Order: sequence, then structure tokens, then C-alpha cells
Amino acid sequence: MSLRFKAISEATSPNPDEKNSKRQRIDLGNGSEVVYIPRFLTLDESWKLFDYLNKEIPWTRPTIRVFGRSCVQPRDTCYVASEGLPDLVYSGYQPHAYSWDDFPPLKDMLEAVHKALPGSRFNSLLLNRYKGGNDNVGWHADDEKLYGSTPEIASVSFGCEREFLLKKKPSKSSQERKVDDEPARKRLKKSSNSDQHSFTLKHGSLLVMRGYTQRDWIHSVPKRQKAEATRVNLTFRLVL
Ligand SMILES: O=C(O)CCC(=O)C(=O)O
Ligand SMILES: [Fe+2]
Repeated sequence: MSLRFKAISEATSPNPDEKNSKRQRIDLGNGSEVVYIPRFLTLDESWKLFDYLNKEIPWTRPTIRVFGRSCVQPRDTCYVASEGLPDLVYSGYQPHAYSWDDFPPLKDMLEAVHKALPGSRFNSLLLNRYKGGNDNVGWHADDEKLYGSTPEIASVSFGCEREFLLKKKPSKSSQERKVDDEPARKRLKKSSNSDQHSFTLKHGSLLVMRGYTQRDWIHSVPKRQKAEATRVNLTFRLVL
């Protein structure tokens, strides 16, 4: 299967104003930022990719360990990585690393993402499939040591739109404040809107997390009963 991408390129777009007009850059403060490009891929290429990924990827639903308890991960997963990299282990689970050569359309996607984000470099890809509104990913940061201290993570979404939430980690000082006797409701009021962000990740969109986002923020894709259709998400990462 061969797929050609007309993905947006900051560097080479003949009409950067028009093509990038919907590119949003959100400064999260303290060296963290998110970039969201709602129409990174055309609808047509996005549906072709969705069908390919849904059918051809060897999806598995592993048992993982969360807070010391074993549970079935609430979404399907697969992992692709360049040869010779250290193994990825998360939540006590070590996914098998497939080769990029096994999935030529994913190589094309990697190229399109590199082109859209000049200066970026990715050599691994974690794939997730959410088969309905019960499938989700809980609050976490992708802060595994093998990604280094300021990982850039590029996330491409296909199929059912789902909400992606970002929430600031409580700082040391605010954790200390919890011991005082101030009512919880009052404390909640104090936290400003800029400590939380929400994106509806569209079919064919690209979202990038950069800088200290994994150190200072957590993210999730919560359950949504009404989201019945399947969603596939690709997160490109650089293993150092
Ligand atoms: O599905 C998504 O949009 C996010 C997935 C994610 O956070 C992860 O794989 O670490
Ligand atoms: Fe993540």
C-alpha cells in the first residue's frame, strides 16, 4: 500500500499564511508548549490511513500494572521503533518493537511529520486504538527516562473525535498547602483556567507537546459514553 501525503510543511508550504492559519500554539508557561494543527492531513488520506491501521496493525490489549494492581489496558496498542534502541517499558509492560519496514505507510507518516515540524526527530511510535467510549487513557506524563528531559511528542489522530485533556501537575508548594484547613472548594476556585486545557482531536489532526510538558503537565483521553466509533492515535517519540 502506498500513501502520499500532502502534509503541511512550515518550511516549504507555498502559502504558509493560508495553510498555517489554523495552526495554534499554546504557551503553557515555564518552557512548555503545545502546537495543534487541526487539518494536518486531508480527509481522504486520513480515512485511507485509518482503514489501513485498523486492519493491518497487530493490535494487542496487554495486562499492565497501575498503582500495584494488574489490569487490562483500556485500549489496544502496538509499538514500532528503529533497530538498536533501548526497550520501552511502561506500567510494567514491555511492548514488542516492530520494524518500520513492516508498515510502509507508517514510514510515510514519519516523513510527513518530520516535514511539518522542521528540526524535529522521531525514531519510535506508540499506536493506540480506542474501540469505543469506554476505551481511554488515564492521567499520565510520558516522562520515561529513555525520552530524556524535554521530549517532543507528535500525536496524529484518526477516526472518532475524542477529547484530549492537559492538566498542570500540582507544584510542590501547592501540595504543601493541602495540609492546611482551607476547604477544598475554595482551593479549586483558586486554580486558574490556564492550569487546564482541552482539545477535541479531529480526524487527521496533529498535536505536538514540547519542552517541559511531560515534566510539568499530565494528559489524558477520558471515557466518553457517546463516542461509539473507533479512534486510532499515533504518538511519535524520540528514544535517546
Ligand atoms: O490517544 C491520545 O491522544 C494520547 C495517547 C497517549 O497519551 C499516549 O500514548 O501516551
Ligand atoms: Fe501520553
